[in-house]
Amino acid sequence: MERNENGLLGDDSDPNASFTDAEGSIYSSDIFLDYVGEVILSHDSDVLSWKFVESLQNEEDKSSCLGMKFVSKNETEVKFSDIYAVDLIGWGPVHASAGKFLFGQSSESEMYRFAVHVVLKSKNNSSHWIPSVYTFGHKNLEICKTWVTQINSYLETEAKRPKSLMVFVHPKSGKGQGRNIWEAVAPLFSQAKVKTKVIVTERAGHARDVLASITNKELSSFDGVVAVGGDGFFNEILNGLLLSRHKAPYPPTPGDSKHPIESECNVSTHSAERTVAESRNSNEDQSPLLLDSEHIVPQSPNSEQEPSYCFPNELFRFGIIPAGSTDAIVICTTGARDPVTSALHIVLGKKVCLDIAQVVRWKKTHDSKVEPCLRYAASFAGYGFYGDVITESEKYRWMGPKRYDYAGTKVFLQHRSYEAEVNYLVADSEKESSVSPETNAEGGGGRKLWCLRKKSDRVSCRANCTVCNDTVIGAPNLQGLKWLKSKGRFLSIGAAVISCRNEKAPDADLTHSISLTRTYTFSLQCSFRISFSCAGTLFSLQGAVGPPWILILSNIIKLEPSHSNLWGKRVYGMWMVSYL
Ligand SMILES: Nc1ncnc2c1ncn2[C@@H]1O[C@H](COP(=O)(O)OP(=O)(O)OP(=O)(O)O)[C@@H](O)[C@H]1O
Repeated sequence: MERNENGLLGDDSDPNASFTDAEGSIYSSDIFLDYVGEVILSHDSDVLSWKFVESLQNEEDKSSCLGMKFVSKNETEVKFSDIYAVDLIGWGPVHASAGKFLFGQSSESEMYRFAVHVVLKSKNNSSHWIPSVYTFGHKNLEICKTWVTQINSYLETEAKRPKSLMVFVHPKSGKGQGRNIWEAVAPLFSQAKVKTKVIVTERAGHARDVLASITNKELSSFDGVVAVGGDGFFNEILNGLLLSRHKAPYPPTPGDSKHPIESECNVSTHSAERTVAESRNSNEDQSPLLLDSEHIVPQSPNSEQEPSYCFPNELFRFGIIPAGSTDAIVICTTGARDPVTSALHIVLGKKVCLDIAQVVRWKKTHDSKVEPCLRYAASFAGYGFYGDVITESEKYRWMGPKRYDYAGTKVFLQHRSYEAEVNYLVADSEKESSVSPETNAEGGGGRKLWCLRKKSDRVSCRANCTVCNDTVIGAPNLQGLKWLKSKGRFLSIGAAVISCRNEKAPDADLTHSISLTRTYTFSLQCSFRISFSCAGTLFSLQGAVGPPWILILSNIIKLEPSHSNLWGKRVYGMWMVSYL
């Protein structure tokens, strides 16, 4: 079969024909697209495209020859990277577009069909993804099968897509919809032929315990772990995986901060395994979410039972499907608080680099044999007001997400403050505009929130922003940076690794920032907005009562100072000693 220059197909063509061009691309005539009409379907290595064919018998246009099929100038295509599944769906009706006929006589006709499942971006909000399906039909089953095989072979070359995932579902997350949310998105995974091992959690710490005890061999059979829940649940999963596997240098001890930053590079790496910490009896960790949990503390490399395991490996992914109360991590990474959007991101193998904060509660004294207690946080770590809000809000979990409003107001009215010393490294780009907190807070504008930047100077961090998309991996050059210090009484101290944007704080922009709210800095609005946005992520910090503890932002995948922020400074690292 041949086409002429205008793309016209001869009427004498074999109605069931398909042919291959010089590049191996298939073209099929007499393929029908449901609710559209006849199309010519073709593909190259990136896209599946079709052109509409309209029978001139039904057209007013007399300029073409009778019996010839006109190829419209409208062309539609879908990228293979946006196709998440293709299925043969057997014999059934295919419909003409409104007011048109198939084969010149009927508004629908029966034929074999195959469905191409694609992701479309919402017209109103491009972050919002919608699953959509194009149903194609042909009288010849073999042609349908050939197309399914051809499209599937392209999808298989998308190597970054997961094939097998471990899914943890928190049934009581947020408004208690965790299980329903998973059931709503699970068909997307089965359509995309992604195998899932689903575990519905029965208690706090369940997911963490499973991940801490699973062998590395078993873990390697999965391409990733998905949390169906809120930010706190995601952090629990992150900790379950990383605490026993991630080999990261310790942050500097409090004493090290007096020295130049080079000392940070000399710290030795460690490995870790799960043990009951010596400190358990001393009641150090009073995390309300993990009351019965065991501490997980670093151990010497020799204590590892299994061979050294490099984690995370290149392809392993953490996924999150929002079901929680705030879902700041999802909003920051996909731009939408939508379980379907998240599920589609996961099945298509989309990725975004995420920095992780390493939170270390240091040993009590330099001579102590007790190793530091580690936690990891993906979005925010807070102390003072934030910790109090999360502790208080746990008593009112039955209220659902509203508990944060109630607990936040209650804690705010208590107006507690904490004496602390915060040491931090200021990112290069901040140096020129940085003002010492000591100078600014205690000087002329005592009521001013220090570090507040002009709106015009701020670069917003939103989903797919250029800084987050930058895939440069590696630690920044910290040579020559000096620790700065701020000491005094604080209402709250927070450190953010992502912007923590959420529905209550849609303009929050806290990436790599610290925020110190002084007792005499009356910043009601800021305190509230920050704390509510990130409250679910603070479980690892509830034990900040007692011994000194240290918090450092450390890179697992990428550490990049980025984005201006409203409330604080951008920092490479920080540690804090509390005096309680
Ligand atoms: N089956 C369960 N029952 C009770 N608690 C659970 C269960 N499964 C997990 N958890 C704990 O609940 C905590 C909070 O979960 P999650 O973050 O999903 O909910 P949320 O607090 O409503 O949401 P957000 O964190 O977005 O505010 C987790 O840290 C986890 O330890």
